[in-house]
Amino acid sequence: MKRGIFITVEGPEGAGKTTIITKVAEQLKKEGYRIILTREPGGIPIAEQIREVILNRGNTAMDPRTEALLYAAARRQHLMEKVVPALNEGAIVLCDRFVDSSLAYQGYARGIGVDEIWQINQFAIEELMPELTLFFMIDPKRGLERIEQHKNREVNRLDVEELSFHQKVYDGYQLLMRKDPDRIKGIDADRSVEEVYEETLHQIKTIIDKKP
Ligand SMILES: Nc1ncnc2c1ncn2[C@@H]1O[C@H](COP(=O)(O)OP(=O)(O)OP(=O)(O)O)[C@@H](O)[C@H]1O
Ligand SMILES: Cc1cn([C@H]2C[C@H](O)[C@@H](COP(=O)(O)O)O2)c(=O)[nH]c1=O
Repeated sequence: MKRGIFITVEGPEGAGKTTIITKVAEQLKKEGYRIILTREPGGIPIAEQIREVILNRGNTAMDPRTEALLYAAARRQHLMEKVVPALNEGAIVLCDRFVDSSLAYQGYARGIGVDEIWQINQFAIEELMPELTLFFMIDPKRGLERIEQHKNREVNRLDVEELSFHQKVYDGYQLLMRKDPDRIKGIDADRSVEEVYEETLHQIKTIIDKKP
C-alpha cells in the first residue's frame, strides 16, 4: 500500500492558517503533487453538520465534554471517509486543524485536561498522527483583531470566548510544541502573507523531500 503524507496546521483564531495553506496547496498542485486540502471540524458532509452544531452561537448550553466528544466524532468520520483513503492513494493531505486543536482548546483552555482529551481522541484516531504540524504563532489578540478587521467569515461560538480563553489556547499550543518538538514546528505568523507563505512552503517541501 502507498502511504502519503499527513500535514496539519494549527494556531489561534485569525492566525492566517486558511489563507496560507490554501496558497501552499495551489502551488504544490501546480508543481504536480496530489494534494487534498481539508479542514476540521468539517471536510465531509457529516463532519460539516457536526461543525454547525458545535460552532452555532445559539448553542450556549453546550457542556465542555459534549463539545470535546463532538470534535472527536467529527474527526473520526473525516479520517475514515477522506484522510485515510487519500493517504492510502499516496496523496499529501493538508489539514486545517486536527487533534492538537482539541488538546489546546478543550484539554487546556476549557480545563478538561490534556490527558483526558488525548484518551478520547486515541479512540477516534487510533495510531494516525501527522508527520508534520505547523503551529502558526501570533498573539491571540492580534489574530482576533484580524478577524474583526476583515469580517470575511462568520464569528462562531468559540471566537466570542474571552481573551483569557484564547490566551490559554495559545499557552496550550506552546506546551504541546515543547512536548513534541520533532513534529510540531512554530511559524512566526505575525508577518506579511508572502513571508509566512514562503516559510510554510519551505517546511512542507522539506518533509516531502525527506519521504522515501
Ligand atoms: N499574514 C497576514 N497578515 C495580515 N492579515 C492576514 C494574514 N494572514 C491572513 N490574514 C487575514 O486575517 C484573517 C484571518 O485569516 P485566516 O482565515 O486565514 O486565519 P485562520 O487562522 O484560518 O483563522 P480561524 O482559524 O480563526 O478561522 C483573514 O481576513 C485574512 O485575510
Ligand atoms: C478541530 C477543533 C477546532 N476547535 C475550534 C477552533 C476554532 O475556534 C473552531 C474552528 O473554526 P475554524 O474557523 O475552522 O478555525 O473550532 C476546537 O476547539 N477543537 C478542535 O478539536
